[in-house]
Amino acid sequence: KLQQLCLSMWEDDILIEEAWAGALIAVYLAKRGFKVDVFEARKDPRKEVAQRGRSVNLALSVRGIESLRAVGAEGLVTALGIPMHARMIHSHSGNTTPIPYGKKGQHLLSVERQKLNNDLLTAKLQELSGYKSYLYNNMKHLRFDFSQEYIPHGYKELCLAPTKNGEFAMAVNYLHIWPRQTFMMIALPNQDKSFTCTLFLPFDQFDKLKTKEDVLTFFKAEFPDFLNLMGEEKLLEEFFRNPTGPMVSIKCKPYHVSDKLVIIGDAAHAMVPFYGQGTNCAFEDCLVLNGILEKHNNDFGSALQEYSRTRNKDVESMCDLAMYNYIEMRSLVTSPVFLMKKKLFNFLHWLMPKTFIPLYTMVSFSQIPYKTVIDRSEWQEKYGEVIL
Ligand SMILES: Cc1cnn(-c2ccc(OCc3ccccc3)c(C(=O)O)c2)c1-c1ccc(Cl)c(F)c1
Repeated sequence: KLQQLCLSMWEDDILIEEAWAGALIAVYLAKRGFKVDVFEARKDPRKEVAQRGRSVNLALSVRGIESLRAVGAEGLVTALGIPMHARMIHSHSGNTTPIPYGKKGQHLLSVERQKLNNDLLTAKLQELSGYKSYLYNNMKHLRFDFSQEYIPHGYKELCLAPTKNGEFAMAVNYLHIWPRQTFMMIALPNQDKSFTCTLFLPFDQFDKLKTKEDVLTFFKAEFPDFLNLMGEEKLLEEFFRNPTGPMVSIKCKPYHVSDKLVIIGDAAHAMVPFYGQGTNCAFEDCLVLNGILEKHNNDFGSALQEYSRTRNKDVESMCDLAMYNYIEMRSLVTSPVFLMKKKLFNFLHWLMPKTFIPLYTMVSFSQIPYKTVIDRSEWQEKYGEVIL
């Protein structure tokens, strides 16, 4: 987990091994006047030809957007991102119900990872040297806590292509959700008018979908509207071509080694994707680290110590919340329950905007530290349960 991004202060140079947050922290540190070299183990992503149908996208929310805005990179996001003003809930029978995310301006942005990453890469990329050994050698001498948990669900991405006349196959400015209790599917729009759809299903159920017949029977029963949009042939092609990926939650601490090295973003944490906060949290790591460097006047020794201590509690809270949401979604969520809960919470927020803020709103449309969101939502959830 340490191979994705680490930042080390080497003499007066800053070396960054790239990942999503790596490109962003490079911009932050260059703006602080450091000479920054960005290293990447893989080939330069900007030279890779984007494979059609493999556009992995993410839902940027306020935390990610504000972290980009703070370095003046927010413009590229608004250029690249497609606003999602509401979730669109797809019921079993194929009825769709939009539920707004909140007031005007409170929307998510569907952004294609690779485009965002390429645009963020500002420093030169060099082949990775023996840098990782420095990392492993240092980390193992620390009292370094590490834990990981794989969940029984896997995920598979399916590309829903534009229609024959080149239009989006579904309503565009929505986060499409098909909640089906023990499994669910989502779809986010892309600039090329396709949707990247992600099916979340237990591995033991994926294992049963061996033949074309199995897959068609499953989608006819569970996602008939989606099957009609996708077409049987395209669905089968995508389903058997695209890999089924695992999902893991990873926590570790501390994030730093003296004033020499710190890990941020996906190198320091991984969370299950059931809140759409992984990249938002990684980008917010950059904003938080930059603020602490400012406070400590670039003294990396004291700054990294404070960063490890303060950021870890917020990151671990978000890891826990994402796992909680996975369990909650898996257990009780069908479209009627989802609709009722979301409409009720939107009403309570309208009625008491200062005292009742839905958990999802606090996570996605505020920069309240994640731990504070959890602490505050505990009493709310009880309150909400009382009403429910
Ligand atoms: C990629 C991304 C960005 N945000 N979200 C997200 C997460 C949770 C949400 O609510 C809690 C809830 C949703 C569904 C059922 C019960 C509770 C909402 C919402 O309120 O719209 C939106 C996702 C996402 C990621 C994976 C799945 Cl499976 C999913 F459904 C949505």
